[in-house]
Amino acid sequence: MDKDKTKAKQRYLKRKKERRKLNKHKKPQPVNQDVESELEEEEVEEQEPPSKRPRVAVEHENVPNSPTPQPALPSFPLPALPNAPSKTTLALQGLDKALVDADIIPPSKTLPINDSQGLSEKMRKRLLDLGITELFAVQTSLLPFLLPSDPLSKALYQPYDPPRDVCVSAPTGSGKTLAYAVPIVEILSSRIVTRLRALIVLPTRDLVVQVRETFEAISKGRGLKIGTATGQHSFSHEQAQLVGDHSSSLQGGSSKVDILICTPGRLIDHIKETPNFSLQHLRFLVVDEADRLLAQSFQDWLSQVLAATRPPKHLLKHTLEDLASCSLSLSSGPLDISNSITPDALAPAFLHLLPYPDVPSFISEHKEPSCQKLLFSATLTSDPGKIAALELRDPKYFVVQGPPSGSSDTNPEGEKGSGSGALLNVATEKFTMPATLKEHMVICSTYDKPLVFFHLVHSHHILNALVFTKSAESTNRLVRLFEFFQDAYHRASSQQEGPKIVVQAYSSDLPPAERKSILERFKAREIQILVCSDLISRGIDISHVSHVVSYDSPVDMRKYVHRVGRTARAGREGDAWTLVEEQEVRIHFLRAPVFPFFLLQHFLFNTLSVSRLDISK
Ligand SMILES: Nc1ncnc2c1ncn2[C@@H]1O[C@H](COP(=O)(O)OP(=O)(O)OP(=O)(O)O)[C@@H](O)[C@H]1O
Repeated sequence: MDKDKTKAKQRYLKRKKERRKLNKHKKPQPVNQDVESELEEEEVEEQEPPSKRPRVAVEHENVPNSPTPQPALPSFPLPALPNAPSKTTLALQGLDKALVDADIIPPSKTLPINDSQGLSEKMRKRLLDLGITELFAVQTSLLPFLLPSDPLSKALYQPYDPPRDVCVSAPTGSGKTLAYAVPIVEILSSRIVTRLRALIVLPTRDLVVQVRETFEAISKGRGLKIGTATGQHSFSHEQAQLVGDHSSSLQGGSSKVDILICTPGRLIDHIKETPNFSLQHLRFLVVDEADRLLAQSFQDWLSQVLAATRPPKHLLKHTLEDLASCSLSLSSGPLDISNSITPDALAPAFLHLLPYPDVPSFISEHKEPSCQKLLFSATLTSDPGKIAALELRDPKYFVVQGPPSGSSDTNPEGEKGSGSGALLNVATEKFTMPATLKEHMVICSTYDKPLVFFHLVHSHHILNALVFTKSAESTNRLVRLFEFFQDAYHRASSQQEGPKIVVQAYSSDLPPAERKSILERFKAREIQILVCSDLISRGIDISHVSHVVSYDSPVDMRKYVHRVGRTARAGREGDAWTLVEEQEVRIHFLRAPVFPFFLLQHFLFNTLSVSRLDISK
């Protein structure tokens, strides 16, 4: 045994020597740690004589013929990674908490006017007179929130418990205007003195006119005064319409209107330059088409408006010494009252501006402005950065979301449309289309496009239509081409083809008065096809529009949603046609994700009608 041991040792030493020799001639190489440890292990194995092996192994070796097999050692479960979070969870990460807690409202939810809580008898009657017999989905949720039964929540000033702000995302034509107009009229009707208490900001003049009509219709007989500021009239004319007293310096402001509907540009002009124009009494600040207005940085309008609703930061604190000096001056002569103000002219949050001392108190009496911000859009942004700019106060979200047409109420991950699936749609900016809208896409060559359009108008009886082009210039060109084809068509056809279709261009190139008259003629159905730029792609509500044609495909999905939303409003049927040039499809498929890739995706995912038209054959 000893002999064997010595031999093994000798063999081992010999091999070690040889290896050392070899290593000397080898270039030093970066040693892979695994290889190194392998060698070490080998060496250890060789160095260790059999007698020094672990006892357990020896014991096993000693019982090779054991009749009972050794029980396997208990094994621990292998470490495993937790399941990857779902797409929904990932998409919802980083979203505003308020958005995650949104109220999801199915579009089919309606409520008869007579069953709706919180509406006054006067309002109920007025709505019924206007032919409104039931509340639409967005209204069923928003009215109870803005008009709770608690009378304190309807107060014009709530300095100690200010109301929560509201964000609403609901499809086009779903009745968002009434959803804010009704509560505003209901709450402001309790006012005694006229002050500017509701401000509605809209992106275009046409929308200002439309929203004013809605307010006038529902506030009839309530004594509320409604004004507009859009720059359509001279600045001094607007000033005279809005403010009663221009000469005195009134810290509480002066207003001839209770509700002001305006565009942001003119609003900023009045904030800066109209004496006694004040936003301190605002109870409501509505930003309609919010995503569009938030994208508009005109004169940094939003921060200026928000600043005007708050008391100035550099507080003019009056002390008891001031009061003492005041009484001293009173004893020594007449008090200067040129700057004195009527106390009730100041909103509670601004009362510290009065030249009276702050009386020390044990109770914290911090007063907040009572302005409640209401944001609306069919394509509301979920970008927390943009929303942060609004400085919302504990916002409450309402999202009107339904399942995509022709599918069950599930998203691609199998989640229900009324819940996280609906939120996923908001987070990924997949917008809900009106359920009554039929969408079609036609792919054609660039050269054929005018003829394809002419063909569509005749083959699908496209009348009472809005046709969108990419620019004011293209509107004029398309109208001329259409008239040219129509003349040729009528000359060529042997029989009488009926009256010609009246086509008219409508764009920002036209003076406001002409635009107004064109819209009125279209509303009166004297014009059958209105070819327009994106100027009226948002918000415009013309009930008889049965077709929308995107002659030039829109530049993004938001534009598409608003364009097609000019039809299929308030539960009516409507058709939307989009012409896409072959080259656009080809280029954009290759260079995804560029628009109209998203549009194609939208059509393909929702299995909407896509056809290719080659009228040259
Ligand atoms: N409860 C209702 N019953 C009947 N019609 C209604 C009701 N609410 C609103 N409408 C009508 O529906 C149409 C669309 O409303 P509105 O213009 O407010 O839509 P919207 O949601 O603001 O659309 P957009 O996003 O395109 O601006 C209007 O003609 C309006 O009078």
